[in-house]
Amino acid sequence: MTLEFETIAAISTPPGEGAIGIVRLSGEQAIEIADRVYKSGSKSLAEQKSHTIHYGHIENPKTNETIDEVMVSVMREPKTFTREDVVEINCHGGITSVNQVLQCVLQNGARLAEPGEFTKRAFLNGRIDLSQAEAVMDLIRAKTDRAMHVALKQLDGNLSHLIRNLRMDILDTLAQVEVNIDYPEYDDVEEMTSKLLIEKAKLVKASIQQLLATASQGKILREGLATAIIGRPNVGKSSLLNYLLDEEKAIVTDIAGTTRDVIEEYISVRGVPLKLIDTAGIRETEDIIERIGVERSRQALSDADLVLLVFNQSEPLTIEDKALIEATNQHRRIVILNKMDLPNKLDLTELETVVEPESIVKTSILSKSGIDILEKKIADLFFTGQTGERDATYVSNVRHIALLNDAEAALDEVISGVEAGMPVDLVQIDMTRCWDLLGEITGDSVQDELLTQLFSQFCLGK
Ligand SMILES: Nc1nc2c(c(=O)[nH]1)N(C=O)[C@@H](CNc1ccc(C(=O)N[C@@H](CCC(=O)O)C(=O)O)cc1)CN2
Ligand SMILES: Nc1nc2c(ncn2[C@@H]2O[C@H](COP(=O)(O)OP(=O)(O)OP(=O)(O)O)[C@@H](O)[C@H]2O)c(=O)[nH]1
Ligand SMILES: [K+]
Ligand SMILES: [Mg+2]
Repeated sequence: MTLEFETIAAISTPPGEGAIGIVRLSGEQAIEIADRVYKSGSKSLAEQKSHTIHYGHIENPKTNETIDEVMVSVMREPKTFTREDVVEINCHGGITSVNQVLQCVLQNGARLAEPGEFTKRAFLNGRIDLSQAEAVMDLIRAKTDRAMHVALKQLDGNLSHLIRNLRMDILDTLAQVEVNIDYPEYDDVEEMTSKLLIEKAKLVKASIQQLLATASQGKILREGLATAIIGRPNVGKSSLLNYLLDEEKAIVTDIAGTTRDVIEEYISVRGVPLKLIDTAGIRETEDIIERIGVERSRQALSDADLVLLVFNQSEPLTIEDKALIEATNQHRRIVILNKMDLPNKLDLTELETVVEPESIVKTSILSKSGIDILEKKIADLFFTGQTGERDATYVSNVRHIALLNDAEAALDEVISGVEAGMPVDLVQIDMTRCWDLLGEITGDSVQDELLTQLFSQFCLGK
């Protein structure tokens, strides 16, 4: 059984030139509305079987003008993306045809969908829960294979499943508490019940902590480890970016001050998603443009999760190099001694007194050496302290992380309440709050405003 909604329509493919563009309709009248504008030599869409696709034309019924030659899919509820009747009109790509077809269905009874409204219906009609709906958005925005994999797992429902189990556990306990209170069999029922609550609170807390421990990894999987390539001019920063990217993205010349602006690229290094940031060589300069570039480099440095600090080992360490060591002391960093193909002039022993010796990697981008060791160092940094299991459940969504933190705090209240000898019915309130907070992750307990806000972050047509 689906809820009653108006029929909505939107363009579900990205704007711009492409072979095909899709106008999607969903709702009770989707097929009827599509039939008003669809013309073919044979049957109407209403007469076609579900989950079939048909050739024909879209015509404006008022002017009888043909708008496009199309293929139209008919999918009847409930086995559809929204669990409502869905029609997809496959038009010629480009902006004009798709737009005109959309206008035509809007003039014939459909309403323009809001951003995320198709996915919202899938949620409201019970096909997916909230964390799965959020995964749909993550999937669209995923910038790396791993981020996509995490989103797909969440779409599969593995986070939902975990949260549901925790909620069921809590509910069981709450029910037992009720029974104990209503039908005390023993004299020490208050004590027993308190014990039950504190034990369950500790168990659930451990599970929540385990999930939260994946959060920083999850954020990185989602957004990429912000990795700034820092160094004074001409040490080979842009050469390194290009090499890792396997593309001549940044301009490389032997002129100091070549890179003026920050360049960001997403890459995967041994499965670790990086947002790699090439920056302008940092130095004092009179050139206005270069100075702005240097400012941006400093900003990129302060935002970085990881710094690749590059030196030219064919020159002695300069004052500027030392200043950069100082500036990156608080960062997670890898120190790269580049240009190993040239004679060594940099005093390694001196360097090792000011940076962690194990963070040093020797490379020559010119002769393509040492970069595998650099890649391994990056991967090791990321995977330390965790299994790196591809199928682990990660929490990466800030909303989920905040709710898990609140749920953990509620459990702490349960634990300290019991320990302080508070009456069971008061402790029970905190346990119930934890249950509610977890339910907000899956959308089992969630307010309308939040839904509107969440789904409005989606793209149009999704
Ligand atoms: N043409 C087209 N391609 C698309 C989508 C779409 O909406 N249209 N999708 C949009 O994101 C994605 C596919 N996601 C989908 C997810 C669920 C169902 C669906 O019909 N689910 C039903 C029935 C499943 C079944 O037949 O077993 C269900 O779960 O009940 C369809 C698409 C990507 N490709
Ligand atoms: N010999 C040698 N030259 C290199 C190596 N890596 C880069 N270079 C050269 O060093 C020069 C500067 O390289 P870039 O990549 O532009 O240096 P950068 O650090 O981005 O410089 P700015 O953008 O000006 O700050 C170029 O001529 C590169 O070809 C290397 O490993 N060995
Ligand atoms: K340069
Ligand atoms: Mg450069």
